[in-house]
Amino acid sequence: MSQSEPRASAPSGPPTPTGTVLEADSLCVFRGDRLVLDGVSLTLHAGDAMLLTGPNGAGKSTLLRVLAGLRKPDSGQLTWNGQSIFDDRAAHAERVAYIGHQDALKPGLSVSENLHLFTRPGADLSDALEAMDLRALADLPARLLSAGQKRRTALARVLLAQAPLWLLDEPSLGLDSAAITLLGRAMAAHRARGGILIATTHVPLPLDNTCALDLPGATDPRPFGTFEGDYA
Ligand SMILES: Nc1ncnc2c1ncn2[C@@H]1O[C@H](COP(=O)(O)OP(=O)(O)OP(=O)(O)O)[C@@H](O)[C@H]1O
Repeated sequence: MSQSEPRASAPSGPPTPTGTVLEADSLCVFRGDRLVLDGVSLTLHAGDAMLLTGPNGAGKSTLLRVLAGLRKPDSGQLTWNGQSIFDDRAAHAERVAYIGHQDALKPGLSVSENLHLFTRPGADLSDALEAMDLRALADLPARLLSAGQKRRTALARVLLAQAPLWLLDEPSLGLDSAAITLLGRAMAAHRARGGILIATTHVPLPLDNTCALDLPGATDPRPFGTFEGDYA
């Protein structure tokens, strides 16, 4: 992190309409011959945030990939404002900003060039650099970044996607405490605009008023979790 304190706000994007709703109903997913997700349901409205928790192998990343439209469930429904996301995967891809465990940066391109590839109309690359404290690294090739710096770059890419649905697989992986603060600001700003956020995590994240879905995993005799819309 640089010595100067980055600006408090994250880049703004278009507001998400208040009536927006993401719904999953009884999702089941096999990986190999193992039923990894068994009847997962959730309902999230504009401004909501959900934390996906559970032990290694419980299916958190699998669920995120299904929610991103990258993998079809073996059964169950997944809708955005009442319409199946699989009716128009391209439209769903436009509304999703997804980061997995891998930061998926092009090693030979600079931080700015990597971000430029993902900058959608209306997004400001300079604001995203500022929000993730990347200005000093903007011209550095991605191959020279540390793990935390790569993660910050991947998060800046999320900001630039201008997407109403953020799906973040362990977003704080490798981040120092200052960068986690920046992540918290970015997530709060996204929700304040009506964005929906779902994040997997093994550690506490700087998020208020979240709901949680705990996937117990195969060795746990409890049924898989169902979120019915009550906040803790
Ligand atoms: N390509 C694959 N083929 C078969 N099984 C797979 C495949 N990829 C993952 N799995 C299995 O699916 C299950 C769920 O994996 P997933 O990555 O969704 O778990 P997770 O909850 O995100 O775990 P972690 O906390 O370790 O990130 C695991 O048992 C894993 O072994």
